Amino acid sequence: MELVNNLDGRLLFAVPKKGRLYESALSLLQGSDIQFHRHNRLDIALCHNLPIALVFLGAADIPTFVGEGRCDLGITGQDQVAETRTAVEEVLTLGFGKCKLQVQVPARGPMKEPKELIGKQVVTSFTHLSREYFRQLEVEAFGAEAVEKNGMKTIMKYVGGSVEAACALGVADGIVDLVESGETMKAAGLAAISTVMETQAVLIRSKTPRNPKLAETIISRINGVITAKRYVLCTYNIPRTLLPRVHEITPGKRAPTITQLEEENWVAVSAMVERKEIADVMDKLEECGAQDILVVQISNSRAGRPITP
Ligand SMILES: Nc1ncnc2c1ncn2[C@@H]1O[C@H](COP(=O)(O)OP(=O)(O)OP(=O)(O)O)[C@@H](O)[C@H]1O
Ligand SMILES: O=P(O)(O)OC[C@H]1O[C@H](OP(=O)(O)OP(=O)(O)O)[C@H](O)[C@@H]1O
Ligand SMILES: [Mg+2]
Repeated sequence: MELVNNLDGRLLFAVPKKGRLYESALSLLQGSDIQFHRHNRLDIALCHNLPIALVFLGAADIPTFVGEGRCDLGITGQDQVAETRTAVEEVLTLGFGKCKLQVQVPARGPMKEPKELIGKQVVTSFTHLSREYFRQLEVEAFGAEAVEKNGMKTIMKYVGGSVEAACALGVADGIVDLVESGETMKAAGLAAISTVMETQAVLIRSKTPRNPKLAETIISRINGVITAKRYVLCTYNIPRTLLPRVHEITPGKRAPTITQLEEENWVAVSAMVERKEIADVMDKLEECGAQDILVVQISNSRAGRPITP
């Protein structure tokens, strides 16, 4: 009760309370210096150093809370935003929680294409997205008019979790569920036959945030943290004459920084490079004649405000 009275004027930030997005979401908050203490079992935590309250909710409920303006910012999956069909702004993709929403059928069964599930029973936690997907298949098979007139033939059934068990239990002919490594699908004897959508975690904002300036600051901080995770700083020395060749290898985010060395005709280059490409970039730089190639971790970053002419 006391906590709820303390929410006045605070920016409300919805964060997954458990599950696949929880750890990475907390690490983003930590990187953004959003300090809080979550009391045992309480789903609201006040920040010590900012006028923010964190609201811990199920990932599936976060788009609704933000869409209705009850929370100002939220972290959830793009799949949940699409499923909820609520009006929120997806302000930043966060680079974690990457997976695919896929149509799956028994691996040993005869079905090879999703249209073979038309008229059958499909179990999913994503009934809206699945219905839209199968409606499209039915329109392709029977024409829009027939689907409009007779209604859909494919039956969607909602379950909240452990969707993969549905086929084995005889509740479903096929399912629509998330796949990352494919381990769960394989263990359940299922195979994917098509992809409904690809998804990752996103930062969402209400269309009417209580404190737009603070919301903007938090978005900028989170953007800085994810950019720092995504990039490393690569520095090396190279004869000035070779600059045009290496420019293509390390164009940087905006442009590389070139510094004249004390040694004549030599320059030092530093440029941001996507972490996942760095080994390949170093090979290419070495081949071109770059020397003393160093890779430096970026612990935080800020892109800066757009320059208005
Ligand atoms: N295996 C996965 N790999 C990557 N991201 C995933 C995976 N499963 C789910 N996600 C992402 O995380 C979001 C929340 O799913 P999650 O399973 O964590 O929620 P939950 O079902 O409410 O929690 P729990 O599974 O603990 O009951 C999904 O909407 C999706 O965006
Ligand atoms: O391809 P994989 O790497 O195996 O991941 C996919 C599984 O992860 C999620 O389930 P979760 O573990 O959250 O359990 P749940 O079904 O109870 O939500 C999802 O619903 C799949 O079942
Ligand atoms: Mg889950």
